[in-house]
Amino acid sequence: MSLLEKLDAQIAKAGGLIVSCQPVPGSPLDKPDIVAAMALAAQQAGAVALRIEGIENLKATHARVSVPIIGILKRDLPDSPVRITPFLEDVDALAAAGASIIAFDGTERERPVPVAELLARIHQHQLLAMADCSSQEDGLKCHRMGAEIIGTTLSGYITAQTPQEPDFDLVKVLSDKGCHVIAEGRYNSPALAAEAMQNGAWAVTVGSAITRLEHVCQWFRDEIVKVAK
Ligand SMILES: CC(=O)N[C@H](C=O)[C@@H](O)[C@H](O)[C@H](O)COP(=O)(O)O
Repeated sequence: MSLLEKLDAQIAKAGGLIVSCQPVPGSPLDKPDIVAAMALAAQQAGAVALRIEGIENLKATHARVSVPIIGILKRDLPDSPVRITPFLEDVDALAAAGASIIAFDGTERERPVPVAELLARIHQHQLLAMADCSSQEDGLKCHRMGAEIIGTTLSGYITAQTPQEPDFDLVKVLSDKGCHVIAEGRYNSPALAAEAMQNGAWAVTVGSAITRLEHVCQWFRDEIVKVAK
């Protein structure tokens, strides 16, 4: 059975919750041990996969969990807006650290390495490729090029304004076209995550609402402050 088939079976059995464990950079929680502990807790609570950023976090998490890990490396490049796994060496390092799935920026923006080369390198390692996309165009292009999984991760993040709601339409259109879609980005409540599944998502990744304590505190504070006398 291929990893995609195994994940399919697991999702059918346990539901399609994937937890992204990416602390706010510089947070007291931004430590490999803590990332790994959050990941293990998420696995114990039924997550079918995890999304982990950074080599040290990935190594620490891989040592503790048994579910597949979607590995990414984020970089701030001086000459490209592409941040998620931009280089072939990043793919190699993520593969060596224990990722089963490697996610990369699949948008049609100026980039140091073409999507085709990243895909080929991920497949050389015999891992699954997840393209983090922002639109129907880049999603379908990456799907045609051979990415096994298409994420809606970057919808709302390549324009000046990020909407509050997740992009259900993108989930639906890509699923209708036959992609394995991971809905990702602003699924901040169980109801929104369920709605992603109703729109055809194969799985849904939740990050901030589960693992970014500062964001969740801020959401609560904002609401309280609005009504405070
Ligand atoms: C746009 C971008 O760089 N997204 C990142 C991708 O890895 C993460 O910062 C998000 O936390 C992740 O996608 C999960 O989304 P949310 O935290 O909204 O549940």
